Amino acid sequence: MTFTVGHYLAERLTQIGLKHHFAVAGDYNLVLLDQLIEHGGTQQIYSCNELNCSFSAEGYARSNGAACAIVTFSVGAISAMNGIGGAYAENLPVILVSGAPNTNDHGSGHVLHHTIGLTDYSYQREMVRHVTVAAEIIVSAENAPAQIDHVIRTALREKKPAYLEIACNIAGAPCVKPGPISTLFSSQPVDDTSLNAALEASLSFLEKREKVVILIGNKLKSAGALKEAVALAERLGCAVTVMSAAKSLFSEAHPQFRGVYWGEVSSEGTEKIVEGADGVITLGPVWNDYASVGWRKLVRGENVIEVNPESVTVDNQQFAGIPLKAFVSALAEKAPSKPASATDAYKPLSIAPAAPDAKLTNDELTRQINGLIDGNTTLFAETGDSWFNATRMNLPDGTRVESEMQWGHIGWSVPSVFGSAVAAPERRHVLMVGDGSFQLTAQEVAQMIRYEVPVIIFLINNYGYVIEIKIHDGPYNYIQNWNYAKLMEAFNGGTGAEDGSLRGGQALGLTASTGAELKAAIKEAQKHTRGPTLIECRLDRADCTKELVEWGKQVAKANSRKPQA
Ligand SMILES: C/C(NCc1cnc(C)nc1N)=C(/S)[C@H](O)COP(=O)(O)OP(=O)(O)O
Ligand SMILES: [Mg+2]
Repeated sequence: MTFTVGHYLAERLTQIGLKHHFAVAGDYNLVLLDQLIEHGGTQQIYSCNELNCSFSAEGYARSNGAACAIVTFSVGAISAMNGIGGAYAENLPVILVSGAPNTNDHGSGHVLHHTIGLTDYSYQREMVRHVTVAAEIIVSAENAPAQIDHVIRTALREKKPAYLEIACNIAGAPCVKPGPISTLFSSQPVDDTSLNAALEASLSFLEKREKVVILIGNKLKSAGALKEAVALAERLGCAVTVMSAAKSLFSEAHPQFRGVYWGEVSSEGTEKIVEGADGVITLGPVWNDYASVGWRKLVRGENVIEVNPESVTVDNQQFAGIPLKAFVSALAEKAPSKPASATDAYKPLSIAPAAPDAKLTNDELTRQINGLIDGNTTLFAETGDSWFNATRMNLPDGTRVESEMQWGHIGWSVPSVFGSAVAAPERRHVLMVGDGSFQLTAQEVAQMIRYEVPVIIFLINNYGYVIEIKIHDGPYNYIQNWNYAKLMEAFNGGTGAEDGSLRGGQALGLTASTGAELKAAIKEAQKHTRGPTLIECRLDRADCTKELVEWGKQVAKANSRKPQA
């Protein structure tokens, strides 16, 4: 077999630990797709469209560490850019690969199909540059290895997406084989002088503090420092809280865990713990308008040691060139060792079971899902009241929660949970998604059927965009209702095999309008393993968390700030 440019890419993807890649066929990428199939190192998984393809890759990266999506030029890649923007916002190394025009067309004055009708095809790379950390156009086999290595190396180092465009007549061109993978793993250098200065400043900060609290943000995960955060917490013996986007990054079974901090909509008691501390160490925080409840609840300033992916800020001084992981492990060694002194209590969620035949409520729904999840569950929470329901749950040790609180693209969760389940089939995947969000990417349930991925989908039907209704209501927040459970029959068409037989799994579609119906549906879902189960949970539109109502008010205020004079 001649080793080709496509084989080089396939070999590198396999070497960095991918077992799958996601793809949508198009005439600019068919030869490239053949090369990956021929190489065989990663299984080719197909998506219904390129938006879902990029989100499935994003979900794969959440569980596997990195991912790859392969699409066709322009009509495919521009759709995929939305999911790549999400991967950028959520710090996930996804490699977007686009098939591209034949090299003989460049500069030929040819107008090509799928393009915007101009003879300059470079617009795609210009667009994607804004949502990637590296972007290369491959038009020769000689340069391909260095370009592919540069794109993968940068994505892995920065934990951000990157882009490769491969001309359709180059994908199958003969190419050298890659060397050892070690050249692709370049870690961030540590500036020792800056690290020691930051440690000194932090130790003197801690000496002057009575009551220290740790607040964890979601960039702790992309910094790969979860264990180091536990070591620091146990050294300091202090209370540990998490931001909502970091839910599950610190075990809630740990004796020092003290809830989710989210301003007024924190876990009960947690707001007082964080705001009552005289010193807070924030690890990988993301302070956006939603996380700060409309720019009002930011934990920053003179009583804070803010530890970001490459810098530490303490006592009004910023120390650069320090990877978060290096700082946290060094501070865990040098900080004064105190026995666990976290006393203040926070009040974990407790919801009394509803009467079995009473109309299903959001509380009863949350209580039963909380009862379903265990240490082997990855729970996806879509943008919507699902954020608040997941945030208030009590997580068993080992449960993982995935949300997309920075990008917040509704519908992200359906393809993303599929991608995560492909990456980690040994974990139980559970999805909470609202009716509005589901309508954007519903067709990806068909891939869960095709690949027999047993996701349990709680389709929370509150008949509209309730988050938006709470922020600012209008006719635009009301949507056509679907018969969501019945929709599963439409997807159960079977996978046309070469011999004409219909293979693949089956989706189960169930509805629940009372607690008893929900309980029975969950039991059935747990037994159904040959594909997804969608349980349409019917709620009153007015039935949402009190946290959403409070938060929505504050976000609406922030959105309506008058222009500065
Ligand atoms: C329309 C929109 N956001 C605006 C929006 C619009 N388009 C995209 C791609 N992403 C977005 N976040 C949002 S959060 C809806 O309330 C979601 O509705 P649903 O899934 O039904 O959840 P809730 O009812 O719990 O709010
Ligand atoms: Mg809704």
